[in-house]
Amino acid sequence: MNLEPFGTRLRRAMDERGPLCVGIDPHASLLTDWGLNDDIAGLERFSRTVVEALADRVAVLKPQSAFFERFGSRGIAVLEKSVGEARAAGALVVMDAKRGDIGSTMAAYASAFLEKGSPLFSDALTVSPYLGYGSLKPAVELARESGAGLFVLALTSNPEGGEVQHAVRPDDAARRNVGATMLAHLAEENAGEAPMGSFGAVVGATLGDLSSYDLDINGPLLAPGIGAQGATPADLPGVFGAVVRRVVPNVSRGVLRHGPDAGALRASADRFAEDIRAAVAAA
Ligand SMILES: O=C(O)c1cc(=O)[nH]c(=O)n1[C@@H]1O[C@H](COP(=O)(O)O)[C@@H](O)[C@H]1O
Repeated sequence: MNLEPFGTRLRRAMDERGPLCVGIDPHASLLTDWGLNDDIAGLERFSRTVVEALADRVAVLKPQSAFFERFGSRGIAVLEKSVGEARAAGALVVMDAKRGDIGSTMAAYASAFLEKGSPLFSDALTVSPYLGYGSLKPAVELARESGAGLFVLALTSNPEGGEVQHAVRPDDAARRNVGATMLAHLAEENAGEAPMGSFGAVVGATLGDLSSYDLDINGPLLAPGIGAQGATPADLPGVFGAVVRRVVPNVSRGVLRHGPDAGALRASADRFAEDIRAAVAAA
């Protein structure tokens, strides 16, 4: 059966469950804090605990591939299982692998994560456009075909991002910076889609006033940075203004630090979800 477009599925999940995305980021330090070994059994237990605690209540789970890749093929097997279990329990899965390469290689990354039937098939994938937005074309095309989505790094949450993303090309007549150019590409990709398109931008919740950018891409905005990186749900309206209802705020360590108790993980996610709901409602 063909999947509905990711933008449609995500909008529904956000409306039904609230927009919170919780990251599955099994940092070595978190494994230790949870009383687990920094090994494959610890990774498996950590990931299963998060999925079992949260996949039936949050709109999105976002496994961070790096923490699984660290363990080689057995780590990837745990990732594969977690993606399947999270999706089966009703969460959308955004694979945070931040892939980006020349177009012909990008096609292989797209096939790994966005081709229906692939072992790591995910509802969406984070991608880096810094080999040029056009290099992502094979991923855009396959995502459309599969009912999947992309989140393209536009304005990232880390302080170093500006060096690339704020650069202005001398030959760009509009004098837009690189981040704004990525947003413009995404707006084109999503044009005419309802209730919203499947091609999202990553825009950090840590970035303060972004009113000089046109964030209205008719697609979702994945907003990491809440919790451990210092942003709060109350910051969202100030950062995102009129498009705050299309924001998918991500919290990883801010929730995960409450484990391993499933009830405590759920309570933390519920608190973030409620604070986000209140902030968005008041906007
Ligand atoms: O694409 C991402 O998810 C991402 C983009 C970005 O600009 N900043 C950012 O922190 N992330 C990811 O979001 C998660 C944030 O984790 P916490 O800081 O623990 O909430 C990590 O998995 C990061 O890799």
